[in-house]
Amino acid sequence: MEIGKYPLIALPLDDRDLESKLSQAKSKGIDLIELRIDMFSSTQSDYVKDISRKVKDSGFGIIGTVRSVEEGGLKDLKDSERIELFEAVSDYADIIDIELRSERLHEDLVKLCRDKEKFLLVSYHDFEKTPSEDEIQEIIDRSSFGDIIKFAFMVKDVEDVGRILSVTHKNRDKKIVSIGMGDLGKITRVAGFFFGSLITYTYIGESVAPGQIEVKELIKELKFYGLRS
Ligand SMILES: O=C1C[C@@](O)(C(=O)O)C[C@@H](O)[C@@H]1O
Repeated sequence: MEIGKYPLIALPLDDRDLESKLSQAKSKGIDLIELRIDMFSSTQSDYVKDISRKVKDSGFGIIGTVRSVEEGGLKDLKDSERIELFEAVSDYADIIDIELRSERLHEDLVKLCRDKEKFLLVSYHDFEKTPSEDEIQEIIDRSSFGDIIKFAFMVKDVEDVGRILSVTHKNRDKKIVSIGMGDLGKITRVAGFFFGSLITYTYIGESVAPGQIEVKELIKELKFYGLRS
């Protein structure tokens, strides 16, 4: 999986209607499936491996995510359970997503990604606000132990959009994924690519986060701006 070569589109999925969603994702040109394991009907390791294998065999890159409940995850899992699930998905994933705030898991996941030669994506979400530029830069600096740094902030006004895109551009030497959430943040999910963001997240059917752009509309906009042929 080439990260940073061209704009990547990620589709967060749970385990419902998987065949149909994968078929639609393939026809739409989705690059990455984010397995939101916290949203699965079962968090048994063997089940997660089966789902991961199906997605891998369908030819997608995979982001393995077991989102903490503090940052929007649907299941309140113990650290040991989360680590077991990351280990289960790691044989199939290209990228493992862990929150900057989940500090107790960092050492294990850094080792897991190093041993299995996977990208570690360190993510940070604020569903209330967009921090100041200095605060965003501090989040980026603290996330620098990861291969990819992602932040998703709730956007309240146009100044928030400007800050997100400006900080993204100032850090374009790193592998950055920046997202403005909410209706006012939608523009960042396309424009972010021009400022150095590497991945945008979309949806088919139901969105999983505020301000996501549905895949057909997203592809249309990416094509309009010359980001997709
Ligand atoms: O962190 C992100 C970004 C996201 O929250 C979004 O705003 O599209 C969707 C999540 O599934 C993903 O893990």
